[in-house]
Amino acid sequence: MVKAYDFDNSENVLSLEDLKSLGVLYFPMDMTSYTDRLNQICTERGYKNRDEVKLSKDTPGLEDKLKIFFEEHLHDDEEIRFILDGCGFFDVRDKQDKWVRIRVEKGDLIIVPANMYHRFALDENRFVHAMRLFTDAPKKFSVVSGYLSLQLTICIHFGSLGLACSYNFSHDLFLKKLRILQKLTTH
Ligand SMILES: CSCCC(=O)/C(O)=C/O
Ligand SMILES: [Fe+2]
Ligand code: NI
Repeated sequence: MVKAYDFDNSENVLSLEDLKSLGVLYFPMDMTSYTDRLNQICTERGYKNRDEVKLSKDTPGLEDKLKIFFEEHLHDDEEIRFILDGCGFFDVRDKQDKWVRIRVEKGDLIIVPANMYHRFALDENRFVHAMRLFTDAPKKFSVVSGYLSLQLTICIHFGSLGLACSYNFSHDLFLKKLRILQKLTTH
C-alpha cells in the first residue's frame, strides 16, 4: 500500500485524497489476479502500450541510472508505474513546491500527472520491478538537443512568469527551474 509524507517530516502523512488533490492517482492492485483490472484501467485511460523495467544490484550502471532518476524532472505525458515487485520512492512537488515522498511497493499502481516535477529513488535494498504504461509507444532515453532545450526554456520562461503572478514564485526558484530545464532529459 502506497504511503505518502512530507520529505522533510515523515510524520506529516498525506492521504490518498491529498495526493489526488496534487494530481497523483493511486490504484491498489490485487497481485493474485490483476489482468482484468489492469486492462480496465488501460481502456478507461487510453493506455495502449506497456513494458517492464527492473532495477537491481545486478543492473549495469545502476547507481548512474539512479542519479538520473533522482534528478528533478518532468514529462509531457503521465508517468504510470505499476510495481510488480520490490519498492521505491516517487518524490513530487506539492503546491508550495515542497517535496512529498510517495513510497510505492508491490501491488501499487501510481500515476504522476504530466508536467509535474518529480524524481525517483530506490531504498537500500536496491530492487524494483515495474510495469510502465504508455498512451503511445514506450519512450526510450532521449536527450533534449541544444536547440530544443532553448525552445523549452522559452516556453517554461513564459509558463513560470504566469505562475509567478498567481503563486508569487521566488526568483531563485524560477532560476532553479530554468537550470533544471537546461539539463532536461526524458526517460
Ligand atoms: C519504478 S520505474 C523507475 C522510475 C521511472 O521509470 C521513472 O521514469 C522515474 O521518473
Ligand atoms: Fe521518468
Ligand atoms: Ni519520471
